[in-house]
Amino acid sequence: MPLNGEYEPSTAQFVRDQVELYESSGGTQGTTLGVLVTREEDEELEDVPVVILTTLGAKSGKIRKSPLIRVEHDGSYAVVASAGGAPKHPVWYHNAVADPRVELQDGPVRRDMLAREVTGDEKALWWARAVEAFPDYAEYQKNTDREIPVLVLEPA
Ligand SMILES: C[C@H](OP(=O)(O)OC[C@@H](O)[C@@H](O)[C@@H](O)Cn1c2nc(=O)[nH]c(=O)c-2cc2ccc(O)cc21)C(=O)N[C@@H](CCC(=O)N[C@@H](CCC(=O)O)C(=O)O)C(=O)O
Repeated sequence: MPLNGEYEPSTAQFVRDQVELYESSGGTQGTTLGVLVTREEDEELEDVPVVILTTLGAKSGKIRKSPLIRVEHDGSYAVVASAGGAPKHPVWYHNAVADPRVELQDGPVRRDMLAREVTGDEKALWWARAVEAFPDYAEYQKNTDREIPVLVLEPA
């Protein structure tokens, strides 16, 4: 059941813009993040696939949308609350923990999903998949004492 409520765009302009382009193009544009990626000492510009996570604001009840790196395996996804290695968890993480009913748009397909935080071996498995998709996650974790949480999203 899609989430309903009033959409409140992110306070970050680049995030608002990416969500706007992704959605207005039906998931055909704005679906990547151009980054310099280092793999086995090779550094090259990659267009890393991005998904849009929709959560319910834990306080406002408003609809919140966050572009995140696409980490998918067998129809399940992981979203990594890296926030660039910032000392605090991103707010969308708290929203998804408070209410696990989320939506995920992957390209043109939007699905209702349920989010759950993973730990231990399951987290290690998804963390490896995430770092494969976006090696910077490993750097972020090295540069912060905060343990970066991983949520797995499964079809509702
Ligand atoms: C800036 C802040 O955003 P945030 O939820 O902390 O998320 C920060 C970032 O993680 C978020 O911008 C991501 O989209 C950044 N980001 C990634 N962030 C990641 O953490 N991981 C990624 O893999 C990732 C990839 C990515 C790719 C492309 C791109 O453009 C951005 C990407 C924000 O929007 N704050 C709102 C509040 C949002 C909110 O949900 N408020 C709650 C209240 C929260 C509370 O106060 O408890 C509510 O409405 O109830 C505000 O300041 O008004």
